[in-house]
Amino acid sequence: MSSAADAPGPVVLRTAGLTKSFRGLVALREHAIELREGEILGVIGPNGSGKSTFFNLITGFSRPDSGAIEFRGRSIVGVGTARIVGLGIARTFQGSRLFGSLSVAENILAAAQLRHPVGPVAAVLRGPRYRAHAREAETIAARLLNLMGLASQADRPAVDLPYGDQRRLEIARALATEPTLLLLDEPAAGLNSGETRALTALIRRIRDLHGVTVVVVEHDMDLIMNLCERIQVLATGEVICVGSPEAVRSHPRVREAYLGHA
Ligand SMILES: Nc1ncnc2c1ncn2[C@@H]1O[C@H](COP(=O)(O)OP(=O)(O)OP(=O)(O)O)[C@@H](O)[C@H]1O
Repeated sequence: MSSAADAPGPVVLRTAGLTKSFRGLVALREHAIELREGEILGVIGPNGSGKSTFFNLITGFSRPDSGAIEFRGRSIVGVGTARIVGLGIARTFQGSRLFGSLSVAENILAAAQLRHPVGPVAAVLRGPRYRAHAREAETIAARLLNLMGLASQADRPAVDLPYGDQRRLEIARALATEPTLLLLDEPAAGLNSGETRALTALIRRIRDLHGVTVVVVEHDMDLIMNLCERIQVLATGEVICVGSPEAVRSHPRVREAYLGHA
């Protein structure tokens, strides 16, 4: 799949004037972005600049004070987290959200089952639709185990995996809901430089194979600069610039935000 820069596809996500405060402190102010299908956008900024707030607003974990969020042309302001997953937005979190005692395969299966939530009656009756959805979830899980290089670990409890594999499992769980927009919150945190390079290649491969649009929040500049076609920089809740890695690297306000001088 070509990058957004080569051939602009349809707009997947659009925010405008998106603002959120916590007890008088503006965590995100007038945020705006337009993301096209298949694009990989990096969001960077010093601690407390509003990156997680941005993810929380898009995924329905918190509600904006004002502004618009549109996913594939429809407003998702006020839509709950489960419904947002169903619409095709998935995220990973800064800290681990794995089910440690479940196996690697079961972790992915549990996420795949979120695509068709099952009520208590259907779970007991196990009718044809239930069985079809269960088979579908197993197919998705098998495919993701291979894609993410976790097939040989499928039966191990997630808690026993090396840290780098756990991070990949988090991404596999997000992908199991078959999103069209994937939000990754610090996927390289705690990885060494070799693991970070491998993860960079893997995220690009996921985009190329599945055509997903990716937003990655990350402090690791190697990953951001090598992976992202565009980067948006936040500082104290405001967008200070958006552009190519080269443009962002040399932008005076970015240098100021990070280094304290232009
Ligand atoms: N639920 C909350 N209640 C109160 N204040 C909050 C809440 N969430 C975020 N904030 C504040 O909003 C600001 C932006 O926080 P946010 O977590 O979005 O930053 P961040 O860029 O993700 O930081 P980091 O890189 O450290 O994860 C910070 O000042 C933070 O303390």
